Amino acid sequence: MKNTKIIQDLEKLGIKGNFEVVYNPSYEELYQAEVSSENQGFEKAELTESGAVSVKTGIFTGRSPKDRYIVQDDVTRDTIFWDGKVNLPTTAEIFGSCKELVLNQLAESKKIYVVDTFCGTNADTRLKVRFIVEVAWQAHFVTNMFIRPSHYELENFGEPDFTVINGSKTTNPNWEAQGLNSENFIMFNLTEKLQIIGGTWYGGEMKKGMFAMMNYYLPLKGMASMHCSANVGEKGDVALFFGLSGTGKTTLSADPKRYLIGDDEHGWDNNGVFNYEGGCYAKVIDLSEEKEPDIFAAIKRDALLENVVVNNGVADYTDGSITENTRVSYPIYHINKIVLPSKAGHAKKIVYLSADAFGVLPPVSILNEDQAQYHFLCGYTSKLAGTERGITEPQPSFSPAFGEAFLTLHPTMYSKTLIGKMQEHGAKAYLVNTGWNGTGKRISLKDTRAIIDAIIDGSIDNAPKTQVPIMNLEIPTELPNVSTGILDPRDTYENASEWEEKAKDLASRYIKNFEQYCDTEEGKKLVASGPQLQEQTI
Ligand SMILES: Nc1ncnc2c1ncn2[C@@H]1O[C@H](COP(=O)(O)OP(=O)(O)O)[C@@H](O)[C@H]1O
Ligand SMILES: C=C(OP(=O)(O)O)C(=O)O
Ligand SMILES: [Mn+2]
Repeated sequence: MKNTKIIQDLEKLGIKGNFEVVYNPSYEELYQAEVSSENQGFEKAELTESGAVSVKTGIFTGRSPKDRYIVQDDVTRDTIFWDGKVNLPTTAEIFGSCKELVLNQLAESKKIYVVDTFCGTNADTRLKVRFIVEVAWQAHFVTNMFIRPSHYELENFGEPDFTVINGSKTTNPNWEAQGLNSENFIMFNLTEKLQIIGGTWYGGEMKKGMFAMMNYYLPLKGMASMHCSANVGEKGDVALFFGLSGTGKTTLSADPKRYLIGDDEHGWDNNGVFNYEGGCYAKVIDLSEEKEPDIFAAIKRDALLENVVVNNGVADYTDGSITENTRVSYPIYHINKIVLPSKAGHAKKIVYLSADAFGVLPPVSILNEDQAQYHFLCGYTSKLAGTERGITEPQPSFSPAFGEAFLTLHPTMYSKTLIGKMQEHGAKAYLVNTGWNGTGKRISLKDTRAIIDAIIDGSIDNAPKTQVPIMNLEIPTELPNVSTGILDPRDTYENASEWEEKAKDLASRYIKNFEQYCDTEEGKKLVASGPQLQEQTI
């Protein structure tokens, strides 16, 4: 696209100034800009030994849910799920005043990066997203994470469906009078098809911001929109891995035996499962070549490390002194085994990943249809340190659809669309605990990988099974290559009564949490498939 057209577009948005416009820079241009000696403060990037560039994201090293707002107007009033927690309402006026701040910030820049991308693999459902940023590494981040249009597609890009204007260097001085949470803001206006950002430099707001928009548009068209990773085997068998941050979506979907579709955000339409993104965003805390060879190898030229401690050009993945949420983003083709375009057929295996900090959930449970719905609506897990501001140790939480923070519609919209697809295609669901057990340690990655293998090759379905009381879950008692004595969580405690006590506590949390879905007959019916405090008589 011609720069004159881009400048006109910026003017239409209200961004006018003496800046140079850089349109869809190449990786080489991004690199030169990132390491330029003119950079100040958090703009600065550093080359590391692997070839990847490393940056610090500033005060924010994770998302900031309390500063995230959606304009409540005629478009959103009756569609957005105004739960008072995830989707905080704001007015068009307040949005307008924050937008003004962002526009003024960018007008002062020397350089503005405009990056046109796609969110969504399929032409009929993707959003054409335009990012307008002034920090080179932010342009790099979105280039890594979103789908990079071909030259032809860029020539014919046309009008964006959504625009993200990132004014991370500015903050809002009027926040108190406006009744906002702080001087920082992440705001969406669906009428203007605009996201604006101030105060936080963290790239996750742009990535998960557009995910939240896909979570709005796709279910309204009857498609499943999912916070999950996805991969596909030689035979075309697709598996999905749902889970909150840190539960293992990225790690477990990078499986040398299978082809990666994507590590975090997917849709499921009449043709199958498709990725929203063009890259991966992996945690690198304690990363080792031995345990996670694919991710380790993906950290090379064009990858972007965040908040990792670097000593003399060498990244130290063991150092969490900046944050536990150290990250790397890279284009998806840094993983060797991928499918491109990032899509495949219908999913047959659905895995719910839960990192249980209580040590109660079995490492794997086989769910029936009702349980598949029940546990999807519950989304029980622990929030792990780092990805969200203020979370410093594992905190039990119920996150519907394993992605509450990104749901723009009522949770049942996501369960209905997903369960509908699962029934249509005979997909089976499993609940996998990637967290703790009675030993006080996290279940090993090696055991979890062997469990996933057994789910995918079907051996779990033929394994001997038993029923875990209270949690009301069916488990296998033996699986190939899985350590003995871990499959029944009661066996990992010195005294099974310790487990029982914790299980009762967790069960009562499940029961209490589920009350919100009991105002419909459909919801009430599911209660019997969840944890039980009384012995079941049937
Ligand atoms: N049993 C396990 N299963 C999965 N991940 C584990 C396990 N034990 C430890 N981990 C670690 O937990 C983290 C999972 O993070 P990640 O895969 O990035 O999660 P997500 O993509 O769901 O946010 C990784 O750092 C991984 O090494
Ligand atoms: C980037 C994020 O995703 P995840 O931790 O699930 O990879 C996030 O939640 O901000
Ligand atoms: Mn991930």
